Amino acid sequence: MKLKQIELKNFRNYAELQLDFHPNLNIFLGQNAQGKTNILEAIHFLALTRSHRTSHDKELIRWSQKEMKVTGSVEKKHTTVPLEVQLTPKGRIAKANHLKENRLADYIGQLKILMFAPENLELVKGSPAIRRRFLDMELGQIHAVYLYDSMRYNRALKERNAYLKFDQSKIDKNFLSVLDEQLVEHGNKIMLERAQFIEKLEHYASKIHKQLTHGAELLTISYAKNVKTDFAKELLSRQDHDIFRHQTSSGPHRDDLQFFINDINVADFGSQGQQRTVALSIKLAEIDLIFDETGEYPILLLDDVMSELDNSRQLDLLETSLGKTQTFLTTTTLNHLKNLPENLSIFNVEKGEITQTDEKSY
Ligand SMILES: Nc1ncnc2c1ncn2[C@@H]1O[C@H](COP(=O)(O)OP(=O)(O)OP(=O)(O)O)[C@@H](O)[C@H]1O
Repeated sequence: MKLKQIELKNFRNYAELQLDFHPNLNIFLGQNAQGKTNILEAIHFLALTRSHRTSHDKELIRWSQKEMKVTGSVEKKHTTVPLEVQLTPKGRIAKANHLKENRLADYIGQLKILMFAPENLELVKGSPAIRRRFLDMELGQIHAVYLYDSMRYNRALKERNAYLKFDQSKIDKNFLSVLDEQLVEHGNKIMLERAQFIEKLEHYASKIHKQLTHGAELLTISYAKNVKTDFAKELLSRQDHDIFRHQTSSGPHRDDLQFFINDINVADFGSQGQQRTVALSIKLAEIDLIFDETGEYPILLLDDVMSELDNSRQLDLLETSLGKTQTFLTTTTLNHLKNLPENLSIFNVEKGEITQTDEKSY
């Protein structure tokens, strides 16, 4: 899968922009705060209808404007699919093949992406919410049905939590059990999907991690599932506790992931370098995992991560990705980027203006 071109209208600091991309490697080069990340964010938005760095959609609209639009053209094995996502005062509109998709789950997955940004280094050490978001984002792109289940689960959870906010004396336990049924139905599916995904992720990531560390480190990933036995029984047994605390205390919304190197918990005892290598192994593993699950390689977005990695890990990253996936990366300098291939496009970004350097003359 390749992103052939993109067009932005009133997205962040771009009033209007049209770019044609190289099928292999695209580099966005420029000083800080010029608009490099904004372009990767626009690609992320086109793929998932969401930003990777803010949940406030309004921030994406160019200041003093009311709406924005990102369109793009995705080349697949046998077809080219035009995509379009718009934010308007009435809400979000996503179109594939010029047809409006009313359900997000039908749209997401048309353009598959892998984003590796400085925030990803938090995957290992950050809060459990970051790891749950990671699971949801990645699984949602692979299996549309996962998105349905997680949306329905979240709706049921919100309803249950709203009911638990009532005064304890007004809570009807029979009604609570009805709400529990919906939670259990969708929650069990989510947990099953997550368990299968984590098992596959571990399979690929441990192989890559072994290569990156020249055989010295064995990476294992464990699913720290909040539900230990039977979800329905756990909800029932914790009913009084939940009524007292006014919130739902068990379920996949409390899940987590743990990473181990040679059986040692990386979040607690790993060095910063080890945590980075684990984050990198996981991202690289996903390239193959997504291909195995969907028959298509995702495109890779690398936001300012090259300077975070030493030369050998930069090389590992580019070697593993190039040739398989179309890659987009942002950087403030080419100095630390060693071993770049010859066929690539370089876009110079300055104050929201973009000029392209001839492929061979950088
Ligand atoms: N909604 C918006 N409307 C107009 N301009 C915006 C909007 N949001 C952000 N900007 C501008 O976009 C620029 C930041 O762009 P971006 O985050 O892409 O920087 P960058 O080039 O990736 O820099 P760095 O290397 O520091 O990450 C800033 O100048 C900011 O003022």
